[in-house]
Amino acid sequence: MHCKIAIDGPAGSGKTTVARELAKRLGIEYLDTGAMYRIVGLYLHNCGVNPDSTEEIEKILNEVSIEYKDGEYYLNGKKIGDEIRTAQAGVYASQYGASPVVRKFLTKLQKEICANRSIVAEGRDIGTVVMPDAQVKIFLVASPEVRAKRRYEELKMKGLEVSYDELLRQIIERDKLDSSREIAPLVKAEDAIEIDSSNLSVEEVVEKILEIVKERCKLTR
Ligand SMILES: Nc1ncnc2c1ncn2[C@@H]1O[C@H](COP(=O)(O)OP(=O)(O)OP(=O)(O)O)[C@@H](O)[C@H]1O
Ligand SMILES: Nc1ccn([C@@H]2O[C@H](COP(=O)(O)O)[C@@H](O)[C@H]2O)c(=O)n1
Repeated sequence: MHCKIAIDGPAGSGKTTVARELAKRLGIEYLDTGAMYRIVGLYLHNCGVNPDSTEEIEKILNEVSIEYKDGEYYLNGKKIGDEIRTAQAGVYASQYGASPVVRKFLTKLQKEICANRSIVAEGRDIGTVVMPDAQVKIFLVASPEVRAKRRYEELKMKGLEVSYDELLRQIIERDKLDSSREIAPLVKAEDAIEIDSSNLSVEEVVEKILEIVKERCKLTR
């Protein structure tokens, strides 16, 4: 039986870090759905598409192909790099991620990637929309201040000029956009287990989830 693990939560709560480590230790696939929204959000923004125009978005997405191969993403055959990892790309992802057309396009692709395999998928609507049948659903949270500080440290390490206050404002803005949108809002799935990582190390979060996985997926690793 395949083991399906869904990790949802707000920006900067540690989903990507934890999901990657879990997938590595369990020897299963990993999917960062946020990267897909960042790719589409940045592309639509660069095409000058109005986030509220279904028609304009549909027209562009009809000509777009997104592939996911060996942990890498390709847009129209071109490999995606760190250009999607900026704070601004996260804002575009949120803006266009509220479009029903964008969500339909990406959810279909995400379901195809997650089908017929054990996988750890992370995002905002994995446990509610993409993999509602996941055996393990984690809702990973942390205080906005802790998340902003983590993001600040991360971007500084990458040599980017960033302001903590601006990052905190963007995180609060993204939280609001993600949890208040009509379609597939960021909400804790009824059967999800909430973990607050504000005062936990990455290792402590991973260990907590591994215990749940071993119980529910009967995996030995
Ligand atoms: N428990 C933790 N303790 C300390 N730092 C952490 C913890 N979890 C994650 N981090 C760090 O916080 C930063 C953000 O983590 P990560 O990118 O995994 O969050 P995320 O939830 O995937 O964010 P987003 O939704 O914006 O992609 C990274 O630099 C990561 O190393
Ligand atoms: N399943 C998802 C994943 C992401 N989003 C939107 O993309 C933004 C960026 O996601 P990160 O995890 O890379 O920060 C996020 O703020 C959401 O607006 C989504 O809607 N659904």
